[in-house]
Amino acid sequence: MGKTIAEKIFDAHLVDKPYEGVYVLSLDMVFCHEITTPVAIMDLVNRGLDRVFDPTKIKAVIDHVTPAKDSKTATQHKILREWARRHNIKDFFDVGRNGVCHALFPEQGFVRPGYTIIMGDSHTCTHGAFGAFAAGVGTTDLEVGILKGVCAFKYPKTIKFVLKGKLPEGVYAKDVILYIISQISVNGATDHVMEFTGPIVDAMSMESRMTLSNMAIEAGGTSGICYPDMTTVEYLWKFIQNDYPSKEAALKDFQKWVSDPDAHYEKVLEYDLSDLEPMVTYGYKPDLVKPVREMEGTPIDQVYIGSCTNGRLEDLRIAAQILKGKKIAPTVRGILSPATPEIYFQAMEEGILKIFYEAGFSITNPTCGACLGMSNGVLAEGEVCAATTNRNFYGRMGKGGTVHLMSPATAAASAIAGKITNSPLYRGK
Ligand SMILES: CC(C)[C@H](C(=O)O)[C@@H](O)C(=O)O
Ligand code: SF4
Repeated sequence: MGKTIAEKIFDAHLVDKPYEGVYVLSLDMVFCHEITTPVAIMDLVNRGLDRVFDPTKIKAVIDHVTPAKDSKTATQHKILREWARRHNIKDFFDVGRNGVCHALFPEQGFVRPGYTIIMGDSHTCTHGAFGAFAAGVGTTDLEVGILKGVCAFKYPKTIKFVLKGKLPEGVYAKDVILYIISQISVNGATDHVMEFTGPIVDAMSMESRMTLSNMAIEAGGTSGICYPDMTTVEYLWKFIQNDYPSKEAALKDFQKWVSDPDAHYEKVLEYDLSDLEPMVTYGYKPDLVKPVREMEGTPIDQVYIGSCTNGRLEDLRIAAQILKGKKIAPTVRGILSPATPEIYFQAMEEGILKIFYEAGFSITNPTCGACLGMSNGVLAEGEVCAATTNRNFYGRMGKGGTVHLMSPATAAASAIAGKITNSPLYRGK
């Protein structure tokens, strides 16, 4: 019988099978940020185990609250910074060079097809967009990963999502993943790998695939995996051009990491998305999703464009197309957090930041910030935010605040209208 991509990655990284169904895998990358890694570092230090398995396979960034907003966050930064220095972790992205981990690390070329990656962050599933097995882990697994470069996983069960048809204009990866989560629920993929395939995924950019994979965890998925193809090769080419004689050769190699046609799946779910509409969440769980059309007119106080879900250049370009020459409603605060410095500078070069600024947006440095209600745009009690992020839990962006998740196009259009509305780029059925 054939194998799924996740099974192939597991087989290729197997170090030990201590119990039935449990695989200890070697890790290609351990990613770190300043919220969860300092806890692991301090524990390792206290246990006399202050070592790292391989400093070239550890990448670290300060991204959640940056620059530090108080003594507590400054201390978290300090612990991570000093650890990176003492272990010679060269790829440490400090204040001024930092961006949101799940946007920054792929942009730096640290994610490759067939890789195993862990991080103490639930949206690590994002990196599956490259055909990698990437999973968020807790402190203990992170410590073992840092020390020994291995991690134990259950053998992966996979649900295959076949996305057929062609997305209508003005409908994006974010609408697709919100729709999928609404269909399968927040537990629909618990303990499963979500494999995204079909013509809709084939047609997506790497940025859109990252948006898709990013929200796998919101359906309980361990990882959200897309097959590597020429789009993956093109994205990575500047990092791999010395390793392969041609793009075709790279593609041939990457396609080791594609599922076999006769692989076993727990479930295969097919969706024809040719008529999909822009989607938005209501309530406080990411599976509570409706077409924007049914939520038109919902009042908002703030619009947030950013995060590891939708803070990439593609997202900023789409929003800028809608905001160009317009002003956001006077009752709304607009906040843009480009996800990385590279995105920030490219957006500046292209005149995108000027468009946002002239429309009335406040532009922050690259950071998670408002996404998890820690800085740079926290909501007040009772306020409502239209956001391109991935979580709409009650109080997520500030105590007593409500979040509606949507695409950057819907967020930009809603900023202008001062209430939830469909974007002019979507022309209906
Ligand atoms: C801070 C971190 C542990 C957390 C996560 O794991 O997801 C954060 O990134 C989030 O999105 O809430
Ligand atoms: S942008 Fe938001 S969801 Fe993504 S890692 Fe940061 S806090 Fe978590």
